[in-house]
Amino acid sequence: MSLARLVGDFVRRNWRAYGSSAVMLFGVAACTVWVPRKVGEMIDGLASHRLAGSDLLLPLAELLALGLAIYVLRVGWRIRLYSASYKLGVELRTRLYARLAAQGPAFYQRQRTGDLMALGTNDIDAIEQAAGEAMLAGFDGTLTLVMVLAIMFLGVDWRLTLIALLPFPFMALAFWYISRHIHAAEVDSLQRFSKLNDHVQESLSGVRTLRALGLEQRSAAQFAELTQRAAQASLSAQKWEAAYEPAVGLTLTAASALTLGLGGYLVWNGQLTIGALTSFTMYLGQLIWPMFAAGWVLSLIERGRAGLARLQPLLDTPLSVVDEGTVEKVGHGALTFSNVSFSYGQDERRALDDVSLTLGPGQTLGLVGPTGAGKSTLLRVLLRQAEPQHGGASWGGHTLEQYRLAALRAAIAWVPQEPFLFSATVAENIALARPDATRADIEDAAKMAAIHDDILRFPQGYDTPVGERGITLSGGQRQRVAIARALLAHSALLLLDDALSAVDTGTETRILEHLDQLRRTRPELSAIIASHRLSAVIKADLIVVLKGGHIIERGTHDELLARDGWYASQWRYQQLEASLDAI
Ligand SMILES: Nc1ncnc2c1ncn2[C@@H]1O[C@H](COP(=O)(O)OP(=O)(O)OP(=O)(O)O)[C@@H](O)[C@H]1O
Repeated sequence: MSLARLVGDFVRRNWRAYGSSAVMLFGVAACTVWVPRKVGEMIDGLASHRLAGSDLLLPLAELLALGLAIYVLRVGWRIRLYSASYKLGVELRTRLYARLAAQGPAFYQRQRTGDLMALGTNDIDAIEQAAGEAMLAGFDGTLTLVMVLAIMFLGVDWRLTLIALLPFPFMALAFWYISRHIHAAEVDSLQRFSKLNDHVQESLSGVRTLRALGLEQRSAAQFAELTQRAAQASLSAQKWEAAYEPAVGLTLTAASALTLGLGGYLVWNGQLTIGALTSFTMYLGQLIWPMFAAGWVLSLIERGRAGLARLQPLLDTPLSVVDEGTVEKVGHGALTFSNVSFSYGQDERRALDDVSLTLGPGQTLGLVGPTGAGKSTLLRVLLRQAEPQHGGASWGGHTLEQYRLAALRAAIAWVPQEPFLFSATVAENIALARPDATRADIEDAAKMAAIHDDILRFPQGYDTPVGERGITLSGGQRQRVAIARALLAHSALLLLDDALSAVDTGTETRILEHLDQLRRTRPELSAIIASHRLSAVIKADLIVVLKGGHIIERGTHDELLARDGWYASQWRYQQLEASLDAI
């Protein structure tokens, strides 16, 4: 969509605000062009001694009233228009956020976070300004230009007007030349600021790694270089704008010189009064604003166009997962993967290759296998973060696609290996999926996840802020807070994706025992535990060994030990490692 269509559509939907602004602006322009006329009349009155003493009071009061009216109308229409145009920014940001929230991992693999942040701020600001300030200045400037020229031509002297307009074609030429460069400079400037944003975002996220590797100075030098380039790009756009402004001054000086030349001659000949010449030069001065506005509007529009050109592809990127299901609740029943194959990119090898398995309601599945085997990918298929190219999955009598996405995801409590804690208290983080949970519910979940005692030792207990602006939790503590969060969610299926990798074996055993107890009180609760540590899955009803995206072994712990394959040798290795650790 072009900027003109986007803004046009917005103006149509907000026609009241734009319409009333236009009416007020018309009033401003009418009052503005009246002022020089009044001044001219007063000067002629004074020169001819018609106006003297108290006779001056009325025209002076009229002049002041005009000035006051211009002021009030100007403030009014600006506020009205700004309060409409900011809505476009809100609309675009909401659309962008909804789009981003609906995208899957494949999309985020291609997009850089800093760039997305720049799009949501700088680029949308630029579009909003094109619909606000640019409209404001453009409309105001055009109306003033038309009215001033009309009154100069028809109301003062047409010969003077034609002479005064002589330098303007050169001005138009300069405007056309400069406009060609501003667009490129604005695109460049937005892109460079986006790169700068990206660098800041990534450096701050990885600040500890940079510090540990002693790379702070290198990162600071990169930052300085990117800032320099961004500033240069922005300077380049400003240089083109700056080249325009003196051209306005030059044009008006030339126009004034020509006007005074011819005007002086006409006054001397008695064909023009001195008051009319004064008001004409005042009108000429009133053309400064429309001409400056033209340059300003141009740069705002070019910036808006550049912002939209960057934003549009993002809004148009098809969703990797389509939410068209209608079933509102996941029913009780088996979970089945049938011949599921998935690869992340078209040319990439399959992360899952013809995977089929069934998990009965209330059962636990153990997913094991070497690193990169496809365990997390299988869980992503279940969460519908990844859509298989072949085969599919069903649960509780429906395919996954038949469920509304939110309903499916609400039925699953997922704990990733590196869970995210929001900038909130521990209690709020645990109660994320159930904000109405009582403190007792939260503590029960924390006890089951074996994190309760740790939390009591935090400075403010459950009210201790964590996340980016709070205390730093260890990897194992973060994982256990996330497990507590998942348990409190009361979902039908618990997905632990290597979620115990950072806790010691003793704590892991305690958590697994608590889960066993929980399943005795909630027999319908199913679980999938993906783990490198086989001790986490020995009690599972079914253990599946994935390797290179294929299922290479399946069975219970005892059955797999009896087969003497990958699982059995891995088990022996891990047992040996555990006994060496114990020595
Ligand atoms: N977003 C992604 N884009 C491209 N390839 C990916 C992506 N995520 C995973 N892969 C690749 O898919 C394959 C399976 O990865 P997956 O994360 O499912 O393995 P895993 O068994 O969970 O590994 P780990 O035990 O190390 O967590 C790997 O080769 C991995 O490099």
